[in-house]
Amino acid sequence: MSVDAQPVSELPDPRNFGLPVVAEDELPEELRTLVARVHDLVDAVAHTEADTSELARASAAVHELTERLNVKRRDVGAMLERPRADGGTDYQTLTNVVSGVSNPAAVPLVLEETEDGVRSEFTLNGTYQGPPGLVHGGWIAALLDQALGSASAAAGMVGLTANLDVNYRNPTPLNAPLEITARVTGAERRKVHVSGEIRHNGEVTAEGTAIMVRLVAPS
Ligand SMILES: CCCCCCCCCC(=O)SCCNC(=O)CCNC(=O)[C@H](O)C(C)(C)COP(=O)(O)OP(=O)(O)OC[C@H]1O[C@@H](n2cnc3c(N)ncnc32)[C@H](O)[C@@H]1OP(=O)(O)O
Repeated sequence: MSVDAQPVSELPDPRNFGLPVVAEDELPEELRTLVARVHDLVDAVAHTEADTSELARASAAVHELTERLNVKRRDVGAMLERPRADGGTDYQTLTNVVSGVSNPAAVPLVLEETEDGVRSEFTLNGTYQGPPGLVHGGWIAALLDQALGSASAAAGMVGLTANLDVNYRNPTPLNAPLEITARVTGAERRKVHVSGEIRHNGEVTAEGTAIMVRLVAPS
């Protein structure tokens, strides 16, 4: 197995791909608070049994808020730029549906680098339901995809998923602590092989492998 990786500190700059970049310290705390509150709002809407007049009032208030917020919108594809502990720079898609800090639909999955890859602990509320009381299989695949892609990026190889293979070993519960781990297992030319798992109480509920194909910045 050969590994042909870029040093993490030399990850491709999104500006070279024509993407807008937002520095982490430019992201207002008020936006983070709004995102967290709307995340809870989605769960509340999904499960509310409030009476019809309450529903009508809430609907009007949300409609008004949506119009106010839409007055000024960010471009699609905006990337969040944050400094890394090793002196390099990390980039994340701001509105990534799994981990984006400005996306109320995101878990959000906050992955930390480990000795051999990435890891996160998280809990999914009822918004992510598939079968009763369980996490939707598509979201399980999305979580693994994100962790596998991040493991590749953390190893200095930012890429797109070319192939993702998921095995659902046990039901993944909602509203319960979960752990996700992922790592690079090999690399050749632009292909990066990655594997990862989701666990509940130490038991694997789902595992995935993927081939990421490294991005090459336009010259
Ligand atoms: C900011 C950092 C954060 C990172 C986290 C991100 C996590 C989220 C990850 C995603 O959700 S990515 C979104 C879902 N994926 C896509 O939308 C990708 C769509 N597919 C493509 O854009 C292209 O097919 C792709 C870039 C993957 C490959 O096209 P290329 O033209 O650049 O590559 P090429 O066809 O030259 O193949 C390069 C190598 O990859 C191999 N390859 C390509 N597609 C493959 C495939 N499907 N399965 C296996 N191998 C594949 C191909 O055989 C070859 O291997 P060799 O070097 O051994 O010859």
